[in-house]
Amino acid sequence: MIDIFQEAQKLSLYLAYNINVDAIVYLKTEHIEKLISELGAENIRRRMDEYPREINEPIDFVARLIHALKTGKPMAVPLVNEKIHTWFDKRFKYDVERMGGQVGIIANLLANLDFKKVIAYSPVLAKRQAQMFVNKPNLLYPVVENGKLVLKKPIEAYRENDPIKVNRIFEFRKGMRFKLGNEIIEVPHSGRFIVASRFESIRIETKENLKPFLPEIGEIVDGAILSGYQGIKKRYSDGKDANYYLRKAKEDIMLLKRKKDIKVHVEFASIQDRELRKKVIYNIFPLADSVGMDESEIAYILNSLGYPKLADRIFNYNRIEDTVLGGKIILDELNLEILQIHTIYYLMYITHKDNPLSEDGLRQSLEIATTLAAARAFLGDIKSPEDFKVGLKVPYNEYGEFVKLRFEEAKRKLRMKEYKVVIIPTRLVKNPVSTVGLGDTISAGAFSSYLALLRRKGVY
Ligand SMILES: Nc1ncnc2c1ncn2[C@@H]1O[C@H](COP(=O)(O)OP(=O)(O)O)[C@@H](O)[C@H]1O
Ligand SMILES: O=P(O)(O)OC[C@H]1O[C@](O)(CO)[C@@H](O)[C@@H]1O
Ligand SMILES: [Mg+2]
Repeated sequence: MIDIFQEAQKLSLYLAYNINVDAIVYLKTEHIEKLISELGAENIRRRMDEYPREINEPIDFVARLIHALKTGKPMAVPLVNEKIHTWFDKRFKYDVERMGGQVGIIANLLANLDFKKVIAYSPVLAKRQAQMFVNKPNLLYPVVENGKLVLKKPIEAYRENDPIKVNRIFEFRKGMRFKLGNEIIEVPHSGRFIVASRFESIRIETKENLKPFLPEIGEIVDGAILSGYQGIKKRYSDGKDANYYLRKAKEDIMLLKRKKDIKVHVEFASIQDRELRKKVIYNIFPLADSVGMDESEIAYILNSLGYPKLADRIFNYNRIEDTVLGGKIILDELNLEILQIHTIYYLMYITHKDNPLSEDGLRQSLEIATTLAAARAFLGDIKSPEDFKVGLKVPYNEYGEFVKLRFEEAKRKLRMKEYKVVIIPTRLVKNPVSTVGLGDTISAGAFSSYLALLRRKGVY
């Protein structure tokens, strides 16, 4: 496995579009009890039933937070009312502020792992944000100077007046107990709840001056990881809308692939609005080679594709058989080369039978992914390739054998002839420093090692 990891390190990757500051709160029972007594258990329960899909007022936040705590699922909900920023800041002291966003997290990870070159792009780059990127020669931000593409360290490329986006992250831990009225809630898994800020001023796009250079960037790199589409809004005050930005996003992928047919991984993230979610799936997935997502996200996607019962089963029970079935549907309907699903207890790849990698190769790629996530969960951050070894010391979760058994059962029940499906149990850290970004870490490790293995086979 180490050899595949070393081959992955030789790769160069392009990343776009989202960076932000993650302001993290380590939730304590007292926080929750205070919120419940302030807003009233009955009111909260009622709002939980309504299942608000954006945060307009404090009770929307509390309702969705408690839903996440009750299910132990990773969730993200957009904050659309800028007036309640102060409500949050009065109630919570942020324990840590760190680099967030798929681009920010993956860029720092791959740069610290000594990948050959990481080109990280976001349409905004403020000074404070630039300072959060690791300062290493292999991590570069693309700018255009005198009509030419120049790759600079983020700290040499920031723009004074660019906005900063701060997301609030609520880290919760397995075993926390509290009362909502008469109901006793015990948190079943550790995870994070994201209050994602959505500002008009930050658009998910490649700025016009850089756009003509995307084919050149595609030529320099070996692959691209794209994410941030979840930040697109339905409508903007200047008349632009989601269709406009999705058309632009499609152009970007085609431009990146123009000179060299690089593989593109899309890291999916929660999109609460059903219409927007559907648009992102139907516009972007067919242009991607690989897509990554967590168990809440696969359920949301299947809902959009018209499989609500299967979606509910996956969300509520996380059964392997259902995830395989759902994964096959997504792979086929959106015509992907490979789909990667990360859940608390297992990681899964689904490809078509003709994928050039063997099942063993695919499994090794997932092993690299979970090892990196375990290292990050244990250390808080991955600072050098040496940290990979820390992940290797983390044992597989207690359901490891059960996962394998259920997978064998699923294989007997489901039609598998046209597919390659592999699954591994996760290496799960009992008391993670934080969990936000572990999925991004898994996807970066999985996709880069997948590319390295294709290269080894001589097919990429
Ligand atoms: N304590 C832990 N130790 C190791 N891996 C973990 C731990 N907690 C979660 N993970 C992994 O991280 C994944 C989280 O992915 P995801 O929800 O996409 O997070 P994010 O979007 O914040 O990166 C889980 O599916 C699981 O595989
Ligand atoms: O949807 P947004 O606002 O770009 O935020 C993405 C969020 O997902 C993460 O990248 C984790 O996957 C966080 O660091 C970040 O807050
Ligand atoms: Mg994720």
